[in-house]
Amino acid sequence: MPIQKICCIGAGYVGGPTCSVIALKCPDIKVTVVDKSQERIDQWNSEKLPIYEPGLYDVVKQRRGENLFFSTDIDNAIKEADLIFISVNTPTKTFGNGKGRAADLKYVESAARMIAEVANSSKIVVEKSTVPVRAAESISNILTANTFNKPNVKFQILSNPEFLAEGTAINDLLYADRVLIGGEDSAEGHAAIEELCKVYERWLPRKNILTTNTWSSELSKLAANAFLAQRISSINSLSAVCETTGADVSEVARAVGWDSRIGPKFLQASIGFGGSCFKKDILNLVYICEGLNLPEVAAYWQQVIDMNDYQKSRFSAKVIESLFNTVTDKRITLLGFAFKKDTGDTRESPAIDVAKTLLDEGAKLHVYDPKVEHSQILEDLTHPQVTEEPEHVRKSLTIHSDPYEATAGTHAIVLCTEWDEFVSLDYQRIYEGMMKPAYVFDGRKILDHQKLQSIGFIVQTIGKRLSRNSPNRVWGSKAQI
Ligand SMILES: NC(=O)C1=CN([C@@H]2O[C@H](COP(=O)(O)OP(=O)(O)OC[C@H]3O[C@@H](n4cnc5c(N)ncnc54)[C@H](O)[C@@H]3O)[C@@H](O)[C@H]2O)C=CC1
Ligand SMILES: O=C(O)[C@H]1O[C@H](OP(=O)(O)OP(=O)(O)OC[C@H]2O[C@@H](n3ccc(=O)[nH]c3=O)[C@H](O)[C@@H]2O)[C@H](O)[C@@H](O)[C@@H]1O
Repeated sequence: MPIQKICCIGAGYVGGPTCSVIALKCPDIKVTVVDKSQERIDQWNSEKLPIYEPGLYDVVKQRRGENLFFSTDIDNAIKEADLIFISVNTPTKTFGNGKGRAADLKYVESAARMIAEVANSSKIVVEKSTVPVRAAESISNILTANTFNKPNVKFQILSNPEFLAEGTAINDLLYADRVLIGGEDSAEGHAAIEELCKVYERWLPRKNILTTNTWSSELSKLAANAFLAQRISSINSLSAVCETTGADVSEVARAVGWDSRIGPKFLQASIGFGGSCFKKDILNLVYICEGLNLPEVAAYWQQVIDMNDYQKSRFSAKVIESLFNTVTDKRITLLGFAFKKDTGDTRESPAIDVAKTLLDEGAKLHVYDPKVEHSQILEDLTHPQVTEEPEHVRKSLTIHSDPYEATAGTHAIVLCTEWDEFVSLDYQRIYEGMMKPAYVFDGRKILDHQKLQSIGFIVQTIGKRLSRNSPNRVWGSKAQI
């Protein structure tokens, strides 16, 4: 029988948008997204969704209350579903064996245990969360070991990793260039794969759906994120070479990416990649390789993270060096705090690292981001992993709702997120209100540097030495970019 009811455990950045699009495209399927957090569910049921994602509210509004439901009644949603997505978070472990590297599967395990406890009919259980290779085996073991007294209840476990990126999630889901489904190589496994294929085929061509064995699917997700992050680390490594040789990293990226074997995407040099997944998934891959006694492979992927850390600290160091090697009591403005544009998400945002370094150096930090909640910025910067002195941070930090207020009287602007609105700000007005010399550090390479220089700014950016800086510039000895 075709899938009639879907339950999704985890109403986060993946579960919410994915199931909203399924509900949109499959109006005859009842889709219930459940979460243990009442607050999150209340937000999904309100006008202000818990996540900012362009186009998401329109989709939710169309289907909510029709065939799309958000609820904390997890048991009931599991009971009635034919197919259950597990879309819970899989963060890096913070203690115990594998601390700081392995994926913490406690939420996946608890979801599997809930399913086993309440299911009274057979289900297709789909790993949507990003998990280590062979996690499906653990899920299967938990499910079968805990349903030995329910002989009629059978489970098929599929791996269906998600490839959406934040900020473009709705488009990524509506026009996915590939959907990956892994399953058991058996008649039952193939039948389960087919059922899930039929859901996606409601709006995607069959040729975009790739089916594999379970372990290939699980590993492919980690590999895809590792490859994407590797490209960013590769171009960022070259940005350092550009800054000292006169090459321009954008021109290099264009020339390299012009080769159709390489391609142009994901070659934008930056202050480093952020987001909840790249670092976590590569650490997970590194941990798996170490566990398999493959230290060379582990070291290879670890280098992608090391290069990213280097890029973030290199950028912060340049800011400080350029400002006469001291930012103590200087007003510095961070434009952008989200890990990329078009999202309010700050998880692993490179802006946090930059802010931390500047605060540690005694700067008076002013922050403006168009979408990140003020409380989130404060939480991130007073987190015990970021500072041992939250009081100092509170005193040194001002969060603004207006970019012109944020930049008034500041010594330097440090652009951390590539929000479109930063390109069209009135920089003449900003310059007039700033301390002189007025600095702009463009960590995303999005501004019109020539124009800024002609206004009078001293401009520095990633991967390019700007030759025509203001005549009254004073460079730090090693900071010439
Ligand atoms: N954020 C992203 O853009 C992408 C994330 N992923 C992967 O998808 C998974 C989910 O990521 P996000 O949606 O970002 O996480 P998230 O943290 O936004 O959402 C996870 C949700 O699961 C809920 N939850 C945890 N355990 C639960 C349980 N036992 N019962 C009910 N609810 C429970 C949490 O309360 C939370 O609301 C992760 O494995 C991540 O690696 C994959 C592709 C993209
Ligand atoms: O597993 C996941 O969570 C997701 O991770 C990434 O998506 P996301 O982290 O949302 O955003 P990206 O667009 O990949 O950007 C990640 C980081 O890299 C940076 N980046 C991206 C591209 C680039 O050329 N340069 C660059 O510095 C971004 O600014 C951002 O900080 C992947 O793109 C998704 O396919 C994947 O599903």
